[in-house]
Amino acid sequence: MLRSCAPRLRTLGALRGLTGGARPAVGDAGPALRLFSSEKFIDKDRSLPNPSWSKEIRLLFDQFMKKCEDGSWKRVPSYRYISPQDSKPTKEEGQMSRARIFSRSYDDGLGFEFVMFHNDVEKRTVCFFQGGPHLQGPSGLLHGGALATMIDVTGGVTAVMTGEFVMTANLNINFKRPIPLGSVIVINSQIDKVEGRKFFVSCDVQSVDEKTLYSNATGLFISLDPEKK
Ligand SMILES: CCCCCCCCCC(=O)SCCNC(=O)CCNC(=O)[C@H](O)C(C)(C)COP(=O)(O)OP(=O)(O)OC[C@H]1O[C@@H](n2cnc3c(N)ncnc32)[C@H](O)[C@@H]1OP(=O)(O)O
Repeated sequence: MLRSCAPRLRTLGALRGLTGGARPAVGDAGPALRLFSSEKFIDKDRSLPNPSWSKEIRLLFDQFMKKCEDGSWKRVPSYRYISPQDSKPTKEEGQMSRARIFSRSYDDGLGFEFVMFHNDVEKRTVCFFQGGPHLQGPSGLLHGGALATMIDVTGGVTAVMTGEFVMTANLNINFKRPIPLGSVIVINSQIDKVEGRKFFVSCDVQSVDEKTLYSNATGLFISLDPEKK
């Protein structure tokens, strides 16, 4: 039951690319590993707990994994690298051969630690995010660009999970309260409206206890015109 989302994910080059090549079953909490066809290296699903995760984010992860059991929620896998078959047809050389997905580019605990869960019926995504020390902006606080990245990715996933390959056309973010570096925050994203190829998404960013609204945002994601793809 938890695997019901996997076929759709496999059809989405976009999701594979932006998550780095989703192959495993969604909702499977096992240590999913991915061996690239070139067999040069193994990529692992980075939305699973690692030793840098605080108790707080682990607890949230466990709570939502339970919600996945009846199929209403699905964990969204996430990778560091785009798999070779989803990469550009040109041969990548030099620096570009080491390209990483930005939101998964840091080593464990230093940058973006997050896991997302998606609810298909409600067309919404919840992201639990713990920003590491390399995401500092003002002293002791999370950089606004790091938060913008997470809002972009969470909103993008919400749109992509409808089955379309989207790109971000517009993001509008209100930064309302500073976020302590290393704290766990909750990003809720939902689709407000779909007009043709346009997906209008809204997000709010809160503390785990929901007492602090750190930020809210709206985004426009556009699925690629088949003629222009
Ligand atoms: C993990 C799984 C994946 C999810 C994570 C994703 C997170 C990361 C996402 C990214 O980082 S994507 C990279 C950053 N974004 C870009 O680089 C996008 C650059 N822009 C483009 O490539 C094109 O502008 C775009 C594909 C977004 C739209 O080009 P199109 O040629 O398909 O759009 P077109 O000009 O035909 O306009 C289609 C409609 O959208 C409207 N539109 C386009 N851009 C707009 C805009 N910026 N603001 C408001 N409306 C806009 C446009 O007016 C029109 O409205 P109508 O249909 O009502 O006439």
